[in-house]
Amino acid sequence: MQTAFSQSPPPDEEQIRRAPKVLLHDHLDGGLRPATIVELAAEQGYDRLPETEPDRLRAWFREAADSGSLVRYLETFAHTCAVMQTREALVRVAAECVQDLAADGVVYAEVRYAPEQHLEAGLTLEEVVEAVNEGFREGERLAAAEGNRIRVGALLTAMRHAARALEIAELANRYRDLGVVGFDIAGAEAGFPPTRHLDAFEFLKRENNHFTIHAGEAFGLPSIWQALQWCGADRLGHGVRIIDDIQVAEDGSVKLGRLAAYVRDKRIPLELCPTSNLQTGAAASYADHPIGLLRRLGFRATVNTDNRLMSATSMTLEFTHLVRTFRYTLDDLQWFTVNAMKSAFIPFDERLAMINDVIKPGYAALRSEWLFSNSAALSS
Ligand SMILES: O=c1[nH]cnc2c1ncn2[C@@H]1O[C@H](CO)[C@@H](O)[C@H]1O
Ligand SMILES: [Zn+2]
Repeated sequence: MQTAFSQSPPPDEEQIRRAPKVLLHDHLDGGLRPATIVELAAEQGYDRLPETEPDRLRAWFREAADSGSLVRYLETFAHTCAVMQTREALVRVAAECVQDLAADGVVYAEVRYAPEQHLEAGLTLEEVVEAVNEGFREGERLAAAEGNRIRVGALLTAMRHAARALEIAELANRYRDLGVVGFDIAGAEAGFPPTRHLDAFEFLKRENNHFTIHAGEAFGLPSIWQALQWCGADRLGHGVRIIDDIQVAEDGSVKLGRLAAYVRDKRIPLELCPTSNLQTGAAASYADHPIGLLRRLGFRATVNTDNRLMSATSMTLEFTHLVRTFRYTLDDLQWFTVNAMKSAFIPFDERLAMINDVIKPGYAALRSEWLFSNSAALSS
């Protein structure tokens, strides 16, 4: 892309935190602050939390999610959803989410949640969406006041085991340009192919709306193929198992199958979530994670958190793991970030302005820092 002779050393965690980052795949109910869960549970009389001390609760989520199985990973969401049933709780959780992302250096995020999971105390679907939107706007204001500018759009998720996808798609369409930028389906993948919800996807296509589909995480190529060729997904949530359609020979030569070639040729964005994949068993280690190969082959790869609480992660940590594992430079991190911004569901002119006026200048400033450091003075 650029600077083949860049002297810029690999960025450290503190520089990565300051780098502008874009996040396309983050679940609202997977990113609560442990202390907030404890407080909300006490206020609401929810007495089934496995731990009531915030640090112990934080550790419980990470360990419970570390099971090697997506189904077991998803069981932990019962506790976060349980305390996200009132308007006040949703506003608070959404505002804190935005503040936490902004403090981590995220400048644009699409945060998803399933409105149908927040109806237990009597809220309507519309009230859920409006509460979360209010929280997102409040979070943007508070973050800006702290000097961290961020824009956040909501993605409405339908649960793939349920039967409300069309209703949620209609909801996403009604709140389009009112804080909601797209639609998604999530939940256990095996046994629940995306084609079960074809009516929802066809509706959104007729409305010229955008959607992503969790596919190729716990299940392989047939799920990705259906998401793209039957449902027409704009992006793939995870999509990491596209690796099953890529053969690397002993001499290093690479052969793409028809589906992998289609994904690369059509620039289909992959919302990769490395740490989450280690927990659910989709990859054995960061070094073994397909992101290394997918980046080298020029797929439209993006880096994401999935669930900051369950995966004990942040955008800074995801990037830090990748820098340590693959020796990525600021150029690589900028490449992932520009990929993500290009793949966002907001209008083209706004994406372009974010890339040219926020992301590139931010990385350029970081790249130049070495010039003013001691190591530059010593080596000259
Ligand atoms: O990685 C994932 N794969 C599939 N489903 C997920 C993942 N992370 C979270 N959810 C599911 O999405 C719901 C709405 O946010 C969560 O409640 C959880 O059940
Ligand atoms: Zn997810």
